[in-house]
Parts: sequence; C-alpha cells; structure tokens
Amino acid sequence: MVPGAAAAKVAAEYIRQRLGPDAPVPVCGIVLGSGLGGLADRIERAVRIPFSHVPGFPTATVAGHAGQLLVGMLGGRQVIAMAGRFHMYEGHEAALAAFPVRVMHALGARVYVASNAAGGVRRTFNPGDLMVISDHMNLMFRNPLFGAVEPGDERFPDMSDPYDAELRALLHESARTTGVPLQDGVYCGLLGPTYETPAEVRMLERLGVDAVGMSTVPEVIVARALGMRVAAVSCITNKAAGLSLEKLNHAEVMEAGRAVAGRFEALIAEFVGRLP
Ligand SMILES: O=P(O)(O)O[C@@H]1C[C@H](O)[C@@H](CO)O1
Ligand code: HPA
Repeated sequence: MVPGAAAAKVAAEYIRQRLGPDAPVPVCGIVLGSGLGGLADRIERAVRIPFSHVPGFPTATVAGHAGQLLVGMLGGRQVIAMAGRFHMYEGHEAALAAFPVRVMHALGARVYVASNAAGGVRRTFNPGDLMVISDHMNLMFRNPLFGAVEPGDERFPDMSDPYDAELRALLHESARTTGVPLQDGVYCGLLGPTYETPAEVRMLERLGVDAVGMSTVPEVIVARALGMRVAAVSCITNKAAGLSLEKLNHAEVMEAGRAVAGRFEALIAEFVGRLP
C-alpha cells in the first residue's frame, strides 16, 4: 500500500483501538532523533506500541532508535511520540520516511515536533549545543510528495514558512524558563548514510547551512502539506567532517545525544506544556 492518506487512516484506526475510546486527541506528534529517545521515559501513562505492530510501519533498523510509538502525557498534555524514525538511507522512499507524520495527523495532532542529531557546520557549534531549526535545505534530492496527489494534500504546497514563528518563539521562552541555551540555524538534510566529506561541509557552509543531518526534511514537508504547524530541534552531536580532527561514527553521535538528553527533555516537556 502507498504510504499515503488511506494507509495513514488504517494505521490511525489501529492505534485508536489500542488506546480505547476515551483517549484524548494528541496536542502534538513528536519524533525523537538518534540518542534522544530518553524523552520517551518522561511520557506518563504511556501506551507503547512497537513499530512492527502498526499497519504500514517498517521496523526501525538504526541503533539508538527503539522502534516504539508512545501515546501518553508529557508536560500535562496528551502526545504521540516516535522513539525512532525511518530514514531514506535505510532504503525507504521519502513518502515512507514521512508516513508517521501522516498517521499523527490522522490521529488529530495539528503540531509536529521534530528532533534529530546533526553535525555542526557553523564553526562555533560544539557537541551538546541545541539548535532550533529556523529553515531547511532539501539536499536529499527526493520529495515525499512526489507522485499522485494524496487526498488532503496540495499539489504545490507553499514552503515559505516551514518552521512556525510562534512555535519557535515558544521554544525560546521554554529554553529561558528551563535554563537551556538555544540557538537558531538552518538544517540541511542529505540522503546519507555516509557522513559528509570535508569538501561537502565547506560547500554547505558557503550555502548558509548551520547543521547537517540525514532526516527530518521529508517529515516536515508532509507536515506542512497537511497544514500542520512545525517546530524542530537539532542536537549538535559533533562538529561536521573536516571541522575537527575527529572521525565520525554513529556510536559517538548517540553518546553525544545522550549527554544532552537531560536538557533536551526538559526543553521539550516545557514547550509541549505551553502549546496553544
Ligand atoms: O534520526 P536522526 O536524524 O536523529 O539521526 C542522525 C542521522 C543519522 O541517522 C545518524 C547518523 O549518526 O544520526
Ligand atoms: N552528518 C550527518 N548526519 C549526522 C551528523 C553529521 O555530521 N551527525 C549526526 N547526524
């Protein structure tokens, strides 16, 4: 089945049945990036559903991605969260990478909160920094809306305002309340799975990229096409290739993600509690 609107309805119906008839509508959907899955443990009264049980979901294959969907309370609000995500470099088409966002929308979420691990292209970024995504570049050269127009989608969605200004301001307010340092920047999505070469990182720097990763962009495109408001946070887990003497590997990305997890979790819990 195409990972579009009809498949999302089927998945949402399965999740609704698991939750029971009285489950509140989630205020937002959240995807937790590499090393950031610890937020799942802060979700209270969580119903946990393995990805493999959800119709249309593949299994998560990337280390550090638990492969569970959780529905419960965070910051006093009902949320649906994915501990893990589907990446295109795993062999998935862009529409499948973004499919969970369609399911969150079908369950009633009207805000999408993305998080990811990313390499710092901005030279002043250090591992452990958190960055609110102010805009993105799609250098994956794939688009999840490629093909027939799904019911509810537009053929040519506007992308002039992908990351909601009010939600970005709310993230900064939440950062001040929780004492978490937070900067703004542009995220660039590449297909992966190789990390970048130093020459590619110099190119990205010249293009105006602040952080580079391998996810998020397809999810945000679908969220915007569905009219969802989007907020996103990158956890800078390493300096991008060539900007330090370190070689890159996923174990260190996850370790750096876990090191900043406490701050990330406090920020997101506060933010969710303040959502309109
Ligand atoms: O799922 P995210 O974007 O957080 O994961 C990043 C990108 C790659 O999947 C992986 C590379 O270490 O981390
Ligand atoms: N490049 C791409 N993706 C990443 C990186 C990186 O340096 N760090 C974490 N995810």
